[in-house]
Amino acid sequence: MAAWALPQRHQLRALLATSTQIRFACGTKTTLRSRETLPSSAIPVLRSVDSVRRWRRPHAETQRSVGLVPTMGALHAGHVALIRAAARENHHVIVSVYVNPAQFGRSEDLDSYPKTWEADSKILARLDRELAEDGGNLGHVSAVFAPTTGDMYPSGFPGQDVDSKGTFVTITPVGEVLEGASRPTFFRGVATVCMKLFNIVQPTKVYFGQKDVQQTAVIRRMVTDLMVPTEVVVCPTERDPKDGLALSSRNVYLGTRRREIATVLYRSLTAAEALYRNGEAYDRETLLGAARRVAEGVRATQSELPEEKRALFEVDYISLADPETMMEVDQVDPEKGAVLSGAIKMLPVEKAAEDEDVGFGGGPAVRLIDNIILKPKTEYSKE
Ligand SMILES: Nc1ncnc2c1ncn2[C@@H]1O[C@H](COP(=O)(O)OP(=O)(O)OP(=O)(O)O)[C@@H](O)[C@H]1O
Ligand SMILES: CC(C)(CO)[C@@H](O)C(=O)[O-]
Ligand code: BAL
Repeated sequence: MAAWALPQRHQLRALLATSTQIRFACGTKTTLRSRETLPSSAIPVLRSVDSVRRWRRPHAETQRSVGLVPTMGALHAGHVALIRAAARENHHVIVSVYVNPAQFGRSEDLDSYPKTWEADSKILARLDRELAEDGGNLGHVSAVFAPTTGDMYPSGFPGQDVDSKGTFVTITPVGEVLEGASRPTFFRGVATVCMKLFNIVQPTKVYFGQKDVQQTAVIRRMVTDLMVPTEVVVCPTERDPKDGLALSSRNVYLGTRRREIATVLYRSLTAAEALYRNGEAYDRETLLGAARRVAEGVRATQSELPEEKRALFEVDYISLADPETMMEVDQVDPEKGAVLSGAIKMLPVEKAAEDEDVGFGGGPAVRLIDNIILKPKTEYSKE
């Protein structure tokens, strides 16, 4: 910034942040504590439930809207799209970054889950500057909430087992099928942590990605049934423009060879979607048959390749379900639509070529999910 130039809004905020210390009155003692901010920005990093409540209070008093974007970090363009949507519609956006152990099964990837705090901080700070400069937004990134498990589970972490005792939110049957069948504690963990986040932040609106479509159905049901005063907003799945792979933090585990084949799920779902869109089929057998044929074709081709070339995978499920309940349907009601979804497990590379990138963490088995919404038929004619 030239000495004579007036500072931009974000520069002013950053200057203030680096020089600001906040006084907290604790009884008769006053402590002086530096406010933690994201590097090169004024965005406060809130580490405790109390600090979020303190941050939230003035926005409630001034009736400013707050949008919450819950994440597990390892941010990518899918998360950024949620934050952009939240900034368009709210005076303040708070992003939570917390890898919630309660939603991981014991044999899942909690320990290796990518943690990229520094890169995430840069993404958020850069995005905030961009949002602040773009006149089309109501808000920008006003705070990041990055708690510890001690903060989120004040009575002690209850454990990851199906029979763990503790305070949980369980949403059934929507949380028992599909992802819930493969990951029996997953939606209990998600619903519980989201309920905690909603109670801490008291957001006007919460933002979730369609990529985790069953998660959105679980959250919507929770908000309805437990009368949570927030609006659930679901944003479209962000995909790699090159081949349509749904962006996901876990894609880093794939490495080069498996990354190429990982699009098989999307291609399978797209084959079924095409039949529905063209009015050729509405029944389960035909739609899922088309999807399974694509997956089986790719699997067969791969299995014929030598070990140092192939990428093997298993199909966990391919489903045609009701968008609200996630219960399987035999026929798509063209006035209502349905959800085509699936999960595959990319198996580890059997024999790596020299210098081959096998993926983050040595390329473990990776479970990928994806879905396509079959919209009510009248909505396609508007496109
Ligand atoms: N490609 C995407 N497009 C839109 N939203 C997404 C996308 N990927 C994730 N999200 C959303 O971002 C939010 C936070 O998700 P999360 O931090 O678990 O990232 P993720 O990429 O889904 O990670 P994982 O690989 O563990 O599933 C969720 O609401 C999720 O649906
Ligand atoms: C919603 C969420 C942040 C809860 O931990 C997680 O399930 C996710 O990232 O989708
Ligand atoms: N986005 C879903 C988080 C999980 O798989 O744990």
